[in-house]
Amino acid sequence: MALLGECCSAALQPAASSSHSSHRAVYLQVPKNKLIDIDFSDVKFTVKDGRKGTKDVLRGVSGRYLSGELTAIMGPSGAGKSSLLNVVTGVQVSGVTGTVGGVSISEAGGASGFRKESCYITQDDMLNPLFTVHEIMTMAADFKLGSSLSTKAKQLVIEDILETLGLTGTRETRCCRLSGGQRKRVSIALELIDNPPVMFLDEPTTGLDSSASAQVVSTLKALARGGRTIVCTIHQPSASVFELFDHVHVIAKGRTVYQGSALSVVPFLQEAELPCPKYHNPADFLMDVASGELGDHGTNLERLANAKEWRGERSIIKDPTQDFTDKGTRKAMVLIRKPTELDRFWVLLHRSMIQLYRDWTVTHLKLALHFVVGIIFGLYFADAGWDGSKTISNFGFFMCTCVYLGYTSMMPAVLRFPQEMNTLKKEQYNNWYKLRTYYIAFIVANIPVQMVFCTVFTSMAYFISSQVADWTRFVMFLSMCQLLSIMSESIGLFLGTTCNPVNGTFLGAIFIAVCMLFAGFLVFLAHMPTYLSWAADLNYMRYALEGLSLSVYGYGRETLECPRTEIYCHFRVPATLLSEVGMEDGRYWIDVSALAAMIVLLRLVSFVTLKRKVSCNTR
Ligand SMILES: Nc1ncnc2c1ncn2[C@@H]1O[C@H](COP(=O)(O)OP(=O)(O)OP(=O)(O)O)[C@@H](O)[C@H]1O
Repeated sequence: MALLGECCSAALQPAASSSHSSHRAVYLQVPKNKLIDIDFSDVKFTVKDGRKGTKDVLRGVSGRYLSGELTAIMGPSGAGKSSLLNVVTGVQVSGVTGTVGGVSISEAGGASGFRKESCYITQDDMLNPLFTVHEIMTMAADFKLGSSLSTKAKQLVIEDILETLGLTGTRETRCCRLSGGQRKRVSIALELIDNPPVMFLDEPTTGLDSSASAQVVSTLKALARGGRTIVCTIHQPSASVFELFDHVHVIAKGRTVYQGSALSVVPFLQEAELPCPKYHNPADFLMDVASGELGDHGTNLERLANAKEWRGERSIIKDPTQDFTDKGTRKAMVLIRKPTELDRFWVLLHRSMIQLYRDWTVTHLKLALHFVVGIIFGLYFADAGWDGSKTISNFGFFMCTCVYLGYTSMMPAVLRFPQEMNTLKKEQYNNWYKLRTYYIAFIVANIPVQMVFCTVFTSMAYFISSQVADWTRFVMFLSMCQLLSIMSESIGLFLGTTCNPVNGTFLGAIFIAVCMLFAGFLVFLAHMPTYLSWAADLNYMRYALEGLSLSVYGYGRETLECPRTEIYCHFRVPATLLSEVGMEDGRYWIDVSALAAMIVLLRLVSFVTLKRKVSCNTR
């Protein structure tokens, strides 16, 4: 159970006001027992560089970030800012030594005490473009607050956060239409829902103009005044933005060259005998010094930064109960019972369904294409279903169906997880849900859609090519197509979780070509060399082709019609085909079982590889 905070009427209460915003200044407060200071010392981070060499990215950095303060990690490009943030958040563990929160990083495996109480907002705003601001906020509230608050209370929390961050006007705007500054603020708003006491942000002002940057930073400062420990990396801020920071930690070449208040920078530089020129932005001058443009002062600055305390007075955190007591308002505490994974499953399922419905390239276009291609297949193999003289062509129809469904199911699946990887990593770090919940919801949402696509194509192709009009045989044929399609998708998902998208699509294409070779069409099973028969036994397309052939020609199918013009109709008796291609001993249920077993196995393996990929940066 987590404590959301003091609340009044809805769940929030007024606090500090922001000079940069005209909207009603209401900020979430962090309860006093949840205030967290972050201490770390002698943090070193070494990476492999080249074949045998190593590179020291962080060389014994120490620091203290206090609750109620907005801290900036600054430094020239490549200084190690993001690396420091990743180490402190616990995202980067391998190659790291030192202590965070008094605990050795290598012993604790990066799991510092505040890990579960913190959120990490990465540089790319991973907002789903298909949802409105209000929709993603509602989903985040469902993920984080579950049923511990009523829907109405959750809506009030959302409205208050949106108002606090100046986003009320964008409530119904889809995320793809938000401006850069609005996107940053929505990313912050999403994480504010469960009122985390620690917030890390990687370059929240990148890509913003000076006024949008000032707006974002002043919002962060106001949130910090609610008791949060807010730490962000930042590139060359303007003088007015720089002054908003309570604490500044400057890194150069992996070492601390300044740590203290923004206002102490000028005296610090004075003491280092590097006086900041009049009318010069101290932040710019500090960066010039740190990047070595004015000579190598790194060691001197490091010594001076550690020799004296440059930190300003600790910011006073307002007592959240005070305003209410003053106004005689009744105070209430909201205890947040974390939602169960089942609750989160329903939210994820709902999100996936809406996503599938709204992304017309995924659903509408595919549906139309399957419909049209199904008709083309049907017309191309017209009469092949009943005409005994076209039985081999009909066997070709089965093979083409396998290849078509194989490609169209596998290729989009290769890209599926890589496309969502960054969002997935962010939501995993911020404890929105467990990966297995996401994976199950993905499967449950996706398989029916895959089945609908397959049904549309198969129905068109089956009936237009005049296949046998027997419902049992049609259902057998359709089921085999469904299994083939789901199996192909499983292979695509596996490739997407093991290689990059370019290699994945390349390997997928080659894989289907090889499967086609051993499916029993180009070389019939009866003609295949025995030492290569194992390749056919492992080949899912072989089972699919056999299953399709058996559903149409097996199980005592009656003799086919042949046109009078045909003097000799070799495949008039359907069993002849099955016997010549080596499928006379085939059993439909064995093919179904083989495909089903392969699907289950691959889905399990894909989960393991997905898990590895999601956590690959964190160990
Ligand atoms: N996992 C890693 N493997 C190899 N090199 C790394 C790794 N992580 C960081 N580095 C190197 O460490 C240095 C510091 O990287 P970092 O991203 O922390 O810098 P930064 O200060 O955030 O830079 P920027 O402002 O340009 O984003 C860079 O030279 C980078 O190439």
